[in-house]
Amino acid sequence: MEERPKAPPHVLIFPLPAQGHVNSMLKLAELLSLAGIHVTFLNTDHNHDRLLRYTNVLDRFARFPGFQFKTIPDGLPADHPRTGDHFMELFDTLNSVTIPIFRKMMFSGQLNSNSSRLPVSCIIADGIFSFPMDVGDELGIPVIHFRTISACSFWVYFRILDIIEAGELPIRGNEDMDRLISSVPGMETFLRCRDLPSFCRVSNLADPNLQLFMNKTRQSPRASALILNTFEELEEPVLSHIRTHCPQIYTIGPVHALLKFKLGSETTMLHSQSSTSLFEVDRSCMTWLDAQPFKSVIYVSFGSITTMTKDALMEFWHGLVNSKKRFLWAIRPDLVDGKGGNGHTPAELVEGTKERGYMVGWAPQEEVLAHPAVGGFVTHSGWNSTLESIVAGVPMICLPYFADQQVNSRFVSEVWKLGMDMKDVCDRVIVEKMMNDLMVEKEKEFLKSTVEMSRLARESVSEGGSSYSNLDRLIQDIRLMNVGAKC
Ligand SMILES: O=c1ccn([C@@H]2O[C@H](COP(=O)(O)OP(=O)(O)O[C@H]3O[C@H](CO)[C@@H](O)[C@H](O)[C@H]3O)[C@@H](O)[C@H]2O)c(=O)[nH]1
Ligand SMILES: C[C@H]1CC[C@@H]2C(C(=O)O)=CO[C@@H](O)[C@@H]21
Repeated sequence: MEERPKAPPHVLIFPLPAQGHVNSMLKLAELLSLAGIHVTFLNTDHNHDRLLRYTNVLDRFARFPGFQFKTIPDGLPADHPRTGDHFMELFDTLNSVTIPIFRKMMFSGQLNSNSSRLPVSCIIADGIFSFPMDVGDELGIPVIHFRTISACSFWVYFRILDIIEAGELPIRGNEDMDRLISSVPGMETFLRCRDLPSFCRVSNLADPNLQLFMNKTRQSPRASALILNTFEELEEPVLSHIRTHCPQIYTIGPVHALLKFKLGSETTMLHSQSSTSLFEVDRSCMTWLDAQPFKSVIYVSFGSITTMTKDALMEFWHGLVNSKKRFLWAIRPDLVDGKGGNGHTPAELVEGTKERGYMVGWAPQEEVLAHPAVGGFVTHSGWNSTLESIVAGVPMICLPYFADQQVNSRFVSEVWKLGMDMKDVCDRVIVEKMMNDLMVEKEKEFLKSTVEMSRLARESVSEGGSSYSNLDRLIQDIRLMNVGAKC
């Protein structure tokens, strides 16, 4: 009797509901779909509405009959800001609302609505989530962690307990910030207290956020494997330390570049626009960029979660304008957290911006960074932004806000030599000086390292490159997991 061809494996992908996480995990969903794997992408209702509103994502995935979106509540009220200090409130409602619904969803088999789709045979869950592993254990479904941050920040999080046990935390005030930390193997010579994740800046070691990051990261060895959006050539020394705890690692980054490479000539207008944006993209800045000289513009963006006081924003803006450099600033309408300042914008800022600047609420960032007019990037050091800058070969000025960003910015400046770190020193004089250093004084210094790292990044996602091959290995291993789970 002729054997019926077996249906492809079915992977459930569940990101933390934040732009920086949805980005890389949706790109992985597309890569797996291209390989013929069936994918269910679980979005929160809130983010799904925004994704549908601002992208062509449905058109883009329509060609994959095995792909489906499912949604789940995040438990927060619709008008909750989901930014700044408020972001961590999400973890309370994930616990009280989302997790019970997720369990029900998994145990009831609701995800298998289509008879041509096998039951979920593998869960790829955000690496900050541990509950999918509990569900996976109960249902006999392997869970792979996808941690969307850098390997270097993952390793620092992983070692927080060791840092505490060595008596290196808590930090003892401002004068203690430049003390070197010795309990993170591989980073003894450059990691200072100020470079630890922001959640370490507490006097009480029982602080819930510190505990959350520390404990969740320590759960990753429970997963069948760990996916990281990085590439071997960038983070090899750190990766070898992580492998002593999590031996099965797939480095498949930069994922945005890997997807672009895989799509190749298929990259039509359908794909050229960022398809993962939770904000309305204003493309008018591309026309403005077209009119600017080669490498003359500093692009400024602080990602999707950062907030700033009005005073901090004014200080930064003054420095930017005083530098006399051209700039494009993606300034989210909810960037300012409302405290401080008086509504008045000084005339010199209005004038300077009119003369040399352009502002949008949300830019097509990958395209902006690839534009020949862009010569520098002021970034909050979110990991996607850092990777996008590396691929584009654009040097960075880092102004980290929270979490992994403090670690990333130290690596950008001190280890990879791809830019400068402005953490904790952002006044108008420093801003002006750093803009000049980046674009003029140190331009040549950074050119060599940015060109070389960009080459390595592109090589890693090309045929035969490390990330390209690791994706193939991941796909093969997912196929081997296809053993009909109970869900
Ligand atoms: O105007 C803009 C601004 C940003 N982006 C895109 O938005 C993403 C932002 O991602 P990221 O740079 O990682 O920043 P966050 O949105 O802040 O990401 C969160 O998630 C990241 C991945 O876990 C973490 O590294 C960050 O610290 C965390 O804040 C990038 O792909 C950008 O290209 C745009 O398209 N247009
Ligand atoms: C606010 C943070 C919670 C976890 C996420 C994260 C991570 O370490 O995985 C980094 O920054 C933010 O995106 C998230």
